[in-house]
Amino acid sequence: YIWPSPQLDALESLRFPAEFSFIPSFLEPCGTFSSPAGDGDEEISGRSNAADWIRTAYHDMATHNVVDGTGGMDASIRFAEEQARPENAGNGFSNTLSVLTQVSSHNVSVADLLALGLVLAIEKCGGPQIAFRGGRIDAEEPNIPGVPEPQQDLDSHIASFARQGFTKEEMIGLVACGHTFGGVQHDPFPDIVPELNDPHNVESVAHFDSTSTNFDNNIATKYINGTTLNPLVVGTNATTNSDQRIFGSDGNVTMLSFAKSHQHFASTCADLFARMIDTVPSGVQLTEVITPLPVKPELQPLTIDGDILQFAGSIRFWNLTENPDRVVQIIWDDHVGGVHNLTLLPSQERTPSNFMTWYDFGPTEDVEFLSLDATAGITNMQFTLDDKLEDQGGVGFAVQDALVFSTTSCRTSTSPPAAKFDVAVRRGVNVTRMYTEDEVKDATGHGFLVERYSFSPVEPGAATNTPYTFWTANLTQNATSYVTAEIDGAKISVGPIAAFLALPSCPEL
Ligand code: HEM
Repeated sequence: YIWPSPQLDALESLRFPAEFSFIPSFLEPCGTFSSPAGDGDEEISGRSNAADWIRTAYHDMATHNVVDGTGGMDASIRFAEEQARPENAGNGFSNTLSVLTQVSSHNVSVADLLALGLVLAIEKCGGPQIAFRGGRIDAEEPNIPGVPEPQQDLDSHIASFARQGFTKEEMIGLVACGHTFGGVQHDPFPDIVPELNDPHNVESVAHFDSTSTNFDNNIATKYINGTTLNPLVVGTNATTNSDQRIFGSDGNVTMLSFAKSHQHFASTCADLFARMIDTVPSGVQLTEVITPLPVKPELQPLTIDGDILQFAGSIRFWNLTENPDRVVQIIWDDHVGGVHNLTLLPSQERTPSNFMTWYDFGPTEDVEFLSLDATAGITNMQFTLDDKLEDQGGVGFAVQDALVFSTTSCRTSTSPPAAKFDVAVRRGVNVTRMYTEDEVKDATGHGFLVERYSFSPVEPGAATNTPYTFWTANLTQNATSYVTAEIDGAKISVGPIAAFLALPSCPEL
């Protein structure tokens, strides 16, 4: 995709997280279990976030009906009514949601995060790469029930997966791919698993295989060679041995192929998981597969200070081979035909990691931003790495300077928080309305924007030759907000607004 795109940029950053990012920190190491209830020691619970996240994605998807297009990955599992159903026994769903909804926003749905949770759990824990798209839409109400349960017979499982859009062979695959993680807990399934009285497994989880926090084909090899301890295969209660009935339903052909080749198992799972998370209600349009941008600007909002536009940020490069002599340059165009360039410096703040390297703006280490002439402004950027041009296939990296923050914004009160917030509009740009939009979440973690404060134009006074005119608003609530302006029917948003406390206090009148 072409940068900038608020939604795709947000998805890309979550999909290809830097080291120590929020989501991966819950998978490091893969046996990590973070119980929000704080019940018991994480190390010895017998459970893992990875397993909870994978199961949650499946249970969200499993309500899909291919015939009428209802249900699927739409985060309807976040409703208490769905979690209370017998088909959704256990607290794995609320655990998963309490972590992943922390990074939901108006750009990234909870449903996208449930899909991404599965993708990152599989990839970070020994599994194959999975194609990830965004654009799922959070359901507004629970779906009708439809998740398979272990006591149901084989025919109803085949029918259930057919309703979800999967053949019998694909059902075998999907169950085996999912059940390479985790196991069955005593608490929600006392008839399948007894109390284990194991101080190293205090939640009494009978694991599907001996490597329950890692992706591998043990689920198949142990099943085929008859040494499996999978409680849904060799459980004492035959009625709930659903994996046994499912795995054997094609005469073990599929499971044998998985046991023979880890590679075949991994690539089959990658395909099936991708199809599973792309199973969405009809009408939902998913994005393209998110791939890492080779060059990704991470810009601060442009800020005007008198005649100067402060331009700051970093450029993230993907998969650069190490080369201390490399020269990275930014080239930018302005509104009056000027072309400028500057050498960027390797970031002082971020060490290269996970294929990522950052270069920062700023002519010297103690200058944090580039000073642009406000009249000339900026329209477009390109970058060069030694002799290689990076210009997104010729379109460049567009920068909007129609709407910019202002250094005249200031804090009028710390407690309660209040600020005079100024936004400058480039002369010639016809703004019809300007307001803030707060990033908020409902009680289920679904994120959206709410319009809050209106801006009004500041009387221009005598200065009609200045490149920008000003709009101002009095904000009285600290929140993550964007400034949005309607310009000739289109909308431009800038932000987010820095916390009030970071603004300088207003000069006494
Ligand atoms: C007929 C189909 C299925 C049945 C009857 C079934 C049944 C179960 C049961 C009873 C548990 C124990 C849950 C707990 O104690 O918390 C479980 C766990 C799990 N299932 Fe399934 N499952 C099925 C299909 C799938 C599929 C298709 C996936 C993923 C693609 C999946 C992924 C998981 C995972 C990862 C766990 C471990 C959860 C944890 O340890 O926290 N299951 N399954």
